[in-house]
Amino acid sequence: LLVEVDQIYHLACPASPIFYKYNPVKTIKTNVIGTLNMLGLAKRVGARILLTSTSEVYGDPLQHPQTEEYWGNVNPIGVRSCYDEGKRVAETLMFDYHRQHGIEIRIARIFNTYGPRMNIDDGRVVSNFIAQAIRGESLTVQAPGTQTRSFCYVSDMVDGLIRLMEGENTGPINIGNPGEFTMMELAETVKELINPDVAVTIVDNTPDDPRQRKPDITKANDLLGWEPKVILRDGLPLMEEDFRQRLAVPKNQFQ
Ligand SMILES: O=C(O)[C@H]1O[C@H](OP(=O)(O)OP(=O)(O)OC[C@H]2O[C@@H](n3ccc(=O)[nH]c3=O)[C@H](O)[C@@H]2O)[C@H](O)[C@@H](O)[C@@H]1O
Repeated sequence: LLVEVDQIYHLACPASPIFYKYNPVKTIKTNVIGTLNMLGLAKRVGARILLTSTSEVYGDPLQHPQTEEYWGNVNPIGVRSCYDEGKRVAETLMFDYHRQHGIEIRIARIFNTYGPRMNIDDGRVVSNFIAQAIRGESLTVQAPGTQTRSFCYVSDMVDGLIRLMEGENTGPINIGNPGEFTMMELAETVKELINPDVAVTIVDNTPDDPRQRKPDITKANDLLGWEPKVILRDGLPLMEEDFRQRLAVPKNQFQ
């Protein structure tokens, strides 16, 4: 890649479970070969490189909330492993290049992010529920519905990533919103805010779905002066507005 750059944001990788499971070999190639290529570029041009890692490195966590010191509980041979283990080896490569070649690295562990301009058919939970509510379809809560996630609005995430890149800490640093919700609570909130008439249906889940997830963001707070500003109830309507435009369903059509 014939570019001369000072900073590399390495974000490449399918991030929706349905997409990374659709082509696990390409997913792990992106995480291993793609990361090696980007580290090679960083080495050649002397650039600082930031990897967007993931809360999935903690697997189905036995520590709650998750701090960066926790090593995780990850299945190495499951259907999610191309992503979870892929991101774990990407982190290893980053630190090996740092220690062996002195590359300047930054690692963010991103917790579930949402916002306008997401692919409508992305398959992740927030975009699914919003699209379903707008279309007047049932919200598909995967069993048991008590599993939790912590959702970060995209502008907060971008701010955190830029602060990490510009700062002096290698990380890994959790970037996420500690507000924690069960999937049933998320469905009820989307229903209340977007379309009170839709039903909530329990459907089958997929293997190895993490049962709980919430970032400890003490490090991001202390080292980057960062904390999220947009709570879920404020972020969901912003995403709704964008989805309504793209789906061409104005507010009130079903209500
Ligand atoms: O952002 C993260 O930290 C990571 O989380 C995601 O994985 P996951 O949290 O499982 O993402 P979703 O597919 O949005 O699922 C979240 C929860 O919602 C549930 N879900 C999903 C879709 C749906 O229609 N209904 C539903 O109840 C799932 O069972 C799961 O418990 C992806 O692995 C990555 O995008 C990312 O690195």
